[in-house]
Amino acid sequence: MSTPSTQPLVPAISFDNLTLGYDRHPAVHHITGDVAQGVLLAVVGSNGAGKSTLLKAMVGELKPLSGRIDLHGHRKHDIAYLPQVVEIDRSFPISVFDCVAMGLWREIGASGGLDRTGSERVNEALAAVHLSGLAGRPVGALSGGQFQRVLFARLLLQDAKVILLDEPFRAVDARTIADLIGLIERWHAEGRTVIAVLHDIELVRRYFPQTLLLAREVLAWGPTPEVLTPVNLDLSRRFNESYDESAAVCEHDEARQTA
Ligand SMILES: Nc1ncnc2c1ncn2[C@@H]1O[C@H](COP(=O)(O)OP(=O)(O)OP(=O)(O)O)[C@@H](O)[C@H]1O
Repeated sequence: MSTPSTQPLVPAISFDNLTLGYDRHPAVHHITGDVAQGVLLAVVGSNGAGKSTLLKAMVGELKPLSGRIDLHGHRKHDIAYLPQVVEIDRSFPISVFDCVAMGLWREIGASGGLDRTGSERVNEALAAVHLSGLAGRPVGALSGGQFQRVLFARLLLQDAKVILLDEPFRAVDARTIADLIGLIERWHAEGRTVIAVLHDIELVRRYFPQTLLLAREVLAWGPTPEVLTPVNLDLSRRFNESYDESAAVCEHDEARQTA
């Protein structure tokens, strides 16, 4: 196992011997390391490797079984989180415009309406994702790719320091991926910390300088070319195939020590 091989300048998020799981069953073990501020980090691993679990823990949806996460002073609203699109309920009768405007929620609050500047910013965000023509359409009547653009437009307005994206390119076409990658690069250039769960290894190699390879534990973490080696990718596949789903907390570690 390797740890981050570049010296992080300032940590945005740190993991200290972090173990996460559900109903006391571990899903991810003993993660230690720093996510540097401003990094563009891909989280990669097979199905069930614990990628979504790690993101959920970073936004406080899941409490650690042991160890801790240090957000280094980032508050809840400093972290924007885009869950997997399958987890988002689209039956709610809301227009594309209003859905994107929710990105300004923190600024306008529960009582305030949207003033002219706010409306202009929503329109600019819609233009940035090439959806200006669909502002009045209900979100339930969008294609998967169009809806993902809406979610990115909302993120644009959230103005978060840390952006967590869980499989943002699932079931979207190449053109949409290219547009959304453009937004991610813009966030990176603005110094935001972006962490994305991805399955497309070639896309990771091309656009993400840093990678965290997970297989229930950290297999490798550092510069993408050093992490996504054939040996590490093979290890990732094999580790998941041999994993015991019913292991209790730390039985896994005991098994490894006696092996
Ligand atoms: N709500 C839950 N309750 C119980 N177990 C869960 C829950 N969510 C995830 N798990 C388990 O935790 C482990 C890690 O799941 P997770 O969703 O983090 O994996 P992943 O790497 O994101 O996978 P995928 O690529 O398939 O999305 C899996 O064994 C999964 O079955």
